[in-house]
Amino acid sequence: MPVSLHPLIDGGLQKGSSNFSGGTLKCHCKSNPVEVKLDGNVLHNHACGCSKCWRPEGSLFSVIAVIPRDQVSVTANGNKLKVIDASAPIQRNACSECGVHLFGRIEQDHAFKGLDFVHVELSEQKGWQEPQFAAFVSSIIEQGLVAPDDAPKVREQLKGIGLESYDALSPPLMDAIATFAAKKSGKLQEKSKL
Ligand SMILES: N[C@@H](CCC(=O)N[C@@H](CSCO)C(=O)NCC(=O)O)C(=O)O
Ligand SMILES: [Zn+2]
Ligand SMILES: [Zn+2]
Repeated sequence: MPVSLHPLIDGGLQKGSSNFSGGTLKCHCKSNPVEVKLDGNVLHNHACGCSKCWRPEGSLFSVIAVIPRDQVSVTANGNKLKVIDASAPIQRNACSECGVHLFGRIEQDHAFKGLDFVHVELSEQKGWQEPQFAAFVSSIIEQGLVAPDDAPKVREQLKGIGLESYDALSPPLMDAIATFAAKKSGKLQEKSKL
């Protein structure tokens, strides 16, 4: 019996729309929900199996994307937001009542500084970019969510939906991280050796 990967992808991917202009994320509180407005569509949306990204109850994966931080604004009940782990590269701002993560921000020197991490399922609007790949799939074993022998079935399920599985981020994003590191250390060659 297939497990729930995430409600947004279990029934197949719903393609985003190219002229979508954004929407509002709301936490799960019945009263006084935290609201965050996104002034544009997201980028690099993906399923993430890591231990730190927020996922709905019963899901093996989170669905998480990035958006420039200047397109993110807290529009209601921001007083309920709390940073979960200030020492993590991604500072996840969560609702202190319901636990939902509204946005993750990078303040340290990092390849993705300037981008906020968000979960589009928290919005009622339709048109957000659909997930492009699955990241940190093996982390679901590390967290005891899936037995090692069942991981190949999860990867098959992801493939059936059209998502490639990785145990890090996707190659273009890992290349961006590596490029940033190589520039910082001065090791980046002017010209490729290939
Ligand atoms: N095995 C670890 C890996 C976690 C990890 O490196 N996660 C990435 C991606 S999260 C969104 O895609 C990351 O950048 N984490 C930094 C952070 O969380 O602050 C695990 O599962 O915990
Ligand atoms: Zn809440
Ligand atoms: Zn993650």
